[in-house]
Amino acid sequence: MADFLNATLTKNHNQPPGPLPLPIVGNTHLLPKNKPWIYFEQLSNSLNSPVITFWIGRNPTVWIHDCWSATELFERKAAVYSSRPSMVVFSELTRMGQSNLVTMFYGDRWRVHRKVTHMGVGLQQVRKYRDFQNDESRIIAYELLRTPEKYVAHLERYATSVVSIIGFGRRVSSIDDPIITEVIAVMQKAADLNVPGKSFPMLFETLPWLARLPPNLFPGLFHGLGKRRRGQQFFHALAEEAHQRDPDAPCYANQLFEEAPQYGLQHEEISSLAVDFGHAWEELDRVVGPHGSPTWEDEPSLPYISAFVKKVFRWRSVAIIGGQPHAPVTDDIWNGYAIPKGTWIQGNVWAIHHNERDFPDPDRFDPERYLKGSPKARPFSNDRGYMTFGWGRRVCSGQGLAEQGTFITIARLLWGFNIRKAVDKKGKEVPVDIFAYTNGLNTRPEPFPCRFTPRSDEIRQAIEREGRQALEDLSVYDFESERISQYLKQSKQEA
Ligand code: HEM
Repeated sequence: MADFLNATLTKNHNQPPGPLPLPIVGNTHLLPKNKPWIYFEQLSNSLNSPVITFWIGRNPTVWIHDCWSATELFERKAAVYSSRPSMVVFSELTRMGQSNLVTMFYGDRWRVHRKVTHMGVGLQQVRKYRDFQNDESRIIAYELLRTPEKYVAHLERYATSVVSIIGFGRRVSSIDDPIITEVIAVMQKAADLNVPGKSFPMLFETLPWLARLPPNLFPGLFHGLGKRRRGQQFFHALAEEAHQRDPDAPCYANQLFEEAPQYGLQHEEISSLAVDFGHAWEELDRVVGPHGSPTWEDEPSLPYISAFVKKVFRWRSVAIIGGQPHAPVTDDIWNGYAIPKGTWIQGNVWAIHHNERDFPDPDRFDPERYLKGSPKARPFSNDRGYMTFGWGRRVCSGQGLAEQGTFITIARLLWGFNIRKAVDKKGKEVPVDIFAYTNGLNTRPEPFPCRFTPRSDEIRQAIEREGRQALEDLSVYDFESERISQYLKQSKQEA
């Protein structure tokens, strides 16, 4: 009780507004079972404050709901707001802590890891990956001709394969490769673990002492956490295998083994969906034509497609609460509010991108808002017009890779296909629920059927020709991995 009074009467009295916390549980009891970002958005609206405080147990957490406050805190005051808070579940229990860039506190160690990461996926570096990224994207279109109903699997294979080529020089060629489901399951588990909630395991965040109890008191609970750790060991083993196979191959694993020691790193550390395609097609047909798919060189002449891609990033962001929380390295005063050192501060990207003032009618998919000079455009606090990849010094290291890949893939699929809702046996269109997204920290749409049909015979031929050529070009990255086989065998035995 003394602790509660101390926290509420001293620390809380000039913090951003929020519901009155109870002893021990704070406000945790108010959290909904799913998608707390929607609840926080409503709370922010009802308190009429874009920045609010919500107590998770005895810890006040701060939630930001508009781009302007996010830019002021995370970008303009980046020297203060670039650390991570202590996180029981995602950092301590997963043992990622200070060995993983994502959860590392701000400081010299983080700087070294960030520098080393940028050797692999920095903005300049990723331009070198465009050839194989383009080829992998061509394979998506090629496969969609044959098995359009498996469109999700084709996109997952693409993403896994691009990262695997960068990291280990080995591509993932089949949608049935179990490594895809493995990687995605581990990521999904990690994403689930990190959603603030009042049930296990997030209850550890409210009552951190529970995490000190013997793990066998919570049967099954730590399974996913252990997997995360095992995932790290697995990636390290893959890197070693790539290095042993060909120490001169131009993959990131080799670059790390060569250059990381000079930074003092050890080997272990190295490890109502009415979308109007008419405008897009008009632009693609005029600029690109039917005989070959779009390239990055076409980008400056495709302003509508660029606006479309921005809209995708804005409309439904993957990292719905901006990934991991930031934390200030010192006590700070902002707009008269006290924000103590180490406070957990999270950008509610869902709410930022749905702020009615900045994006009127926010669930409408309207790329025109991103066209220069459009009367529909509204000011935003950064040039990109979205905050999908986070902020300031902690901004996503893979942003360049993700943005260029998303552009080329969207441009190609829009150019190549008529994408429509599926039809049922009676020929009626199957409705798509634009709010049916998963609950994890990285949200994705719940599976829904849809139709992909090539827009013309000429286009279909171009997709086939480019697909065959891409397969040939990418064959240099095709090889069996002993480490992957071992890993999958072990996973099967444990299942
Ligand atoms: C659409 C794809 C992606 C999205 C939406 C995304 C989003 C994010 C977000 C929101 C953050 C937290 C930023 C912050 O704290 O302010 C982050 C961090 C990070 N991302 Fe991504 N990311 C994506 C893809 C990637 C890829 C492909 C890579 C690597 C190849 C990557 C590597 C990282 C790393 C290393 C961090 C931690 C940076 C740090 O804490 O200093 N991401 N990402």
